[in-house]
Amino acid sequence: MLGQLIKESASAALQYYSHSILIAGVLAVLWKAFSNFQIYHSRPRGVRIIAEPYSVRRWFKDFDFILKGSTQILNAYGKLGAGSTFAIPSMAEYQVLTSNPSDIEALCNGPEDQLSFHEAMTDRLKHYYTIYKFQYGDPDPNDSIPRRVVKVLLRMQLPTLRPIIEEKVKHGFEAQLAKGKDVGDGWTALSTFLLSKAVVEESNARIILGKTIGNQRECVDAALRYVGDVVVAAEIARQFPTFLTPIIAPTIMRWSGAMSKLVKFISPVVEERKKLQAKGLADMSGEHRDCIQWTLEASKTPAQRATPRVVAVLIGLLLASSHQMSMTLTYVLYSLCQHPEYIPELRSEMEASLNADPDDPFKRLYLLESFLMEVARLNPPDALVVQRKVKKTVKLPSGAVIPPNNLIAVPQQAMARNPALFPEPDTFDGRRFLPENEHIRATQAVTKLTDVKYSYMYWGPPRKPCPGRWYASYTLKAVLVHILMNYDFKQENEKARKYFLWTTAILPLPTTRILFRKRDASNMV
Ligand code: HEM
Repeated sequence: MLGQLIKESASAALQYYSHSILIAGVLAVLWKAFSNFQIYHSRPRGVRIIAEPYSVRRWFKDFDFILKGSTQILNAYGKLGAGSTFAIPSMAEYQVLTSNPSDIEALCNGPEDQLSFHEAMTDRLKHYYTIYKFQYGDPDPNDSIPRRVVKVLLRMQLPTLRPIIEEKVKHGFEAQLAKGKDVGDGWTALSTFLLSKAVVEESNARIILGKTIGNQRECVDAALRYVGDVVVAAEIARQFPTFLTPIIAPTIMRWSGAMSKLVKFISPVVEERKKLQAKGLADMSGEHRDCIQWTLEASKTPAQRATPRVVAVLIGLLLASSHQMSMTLTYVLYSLCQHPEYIPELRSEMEASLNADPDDPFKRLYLLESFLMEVARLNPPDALVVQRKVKKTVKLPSGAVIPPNNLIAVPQQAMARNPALFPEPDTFDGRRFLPENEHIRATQAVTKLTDVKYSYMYWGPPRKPCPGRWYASYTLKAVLVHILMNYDFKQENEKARKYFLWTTAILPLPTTRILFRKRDASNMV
């Protein structure tokens, strides 16, 4: 009876909507044909093209790029070799990928009006809809405000903020552990990625939003949910024609309402701080050591200080900090599980560093620094870095001519497999970046996770790299010191898949779990 009713309703709906479905199908085919023509018309010249985008068969192969983009890039790089520049058709443009040193330098140092970081990010993040109407350009054309807040003001305060970061990390970790599944013999199972996200957000929300709201459970949960919403909204919107973005992205963002909640939490605090500043209490950094305060201090013009703009900058910082940090932490935890032989030495190093300088306990963590760099080398959050949208035709030193609307980037995941840069590149070597002798470590600048160079582009272009790398490195160390000194851990299932591919992103699977067990009390800090 019920089955019959469902069948009849379905067939009635199909009849009723058949015209609309037909029209939508025809429009989709026309749009695809038009966009393929555009891609073909703007194809790069003087560069090896890996596959043509305009055959009908290729239309379906677009799904290959969505599901295996980074594998396609690794294969092409493997075939053409290090130092090559090649193009690969993606959904809406050619991606020109270069490991040629001169091309990389030209890409990293190209002007914004020719090789646009802003446009590439707009395509990727749809941030007008996902970061509370944030727009690049006016009133802060060079992104000086977030850069100053994170690179100068936050970095300067890191030693003072350390007790807060450590407290937040500890609290975040213990709260997650309490929610984990008891699997017997003292072990608790937790999703590695969800744990990493929660612990990182606990610290980020407090440091960015301050103690009034950054300590409120509802606000931290909204920040956590918001970051996930952006990833989903932007990735789904990217698969459709751009004219549908204003419908798709806001609909997904409204689903959980996390962004609106954040706006409601942050706006009154920004207003309040502005009032205090207007009363002449200019330097409140002692009382309000957080990114809300520093964003107001770095914002000078009325347009920069407008509350919605300040809120958008802060929400953007929550996004920029949380997504990549939690991915990195996940991959570090997996690497420790796969290479437990490093753990005893890492623990001894942590104890020694803590005892040698309790005020700067992360200073002498040389092995950890090298271990983190090796994890980052082999596990970048995206196959590509320094993604730039071409605005005016560009001729690269290798001779490649790239017309507007294409994307140029560095295939960092593939380049990390270059044996000339990294001997035995496929082998995990936690000591790869470790300076050999104690004297060199004590007297000379050592290789650090936060260093930037053309051969190691985890943080982006050397001239304008990620400004948050000191905070990211500091907080990751705080998390790892807490976990390593207080817990034993191992993967629940060593064969479980750890990540999945989505276009060029390499995303941890939230279903893969780690087991934790408290260490012997005499070994804990
Ligand atoms: C492991 C964690 C992180 C990774 C791997 C990472 C990576 C990057 C990369 C590659 C870029 C440069 C993009 C380009 O020029 O193509 C970038 C930019 C940026 N990052 Fe990070 N980041 C991380 C953490 C953070 C944190 C914690 C913050 C803030 C506290 C932050 C704030 C920013 C900002 C504001 C920019 C844009 C800079 C500009 O406009 O020039 N990042 N990040």
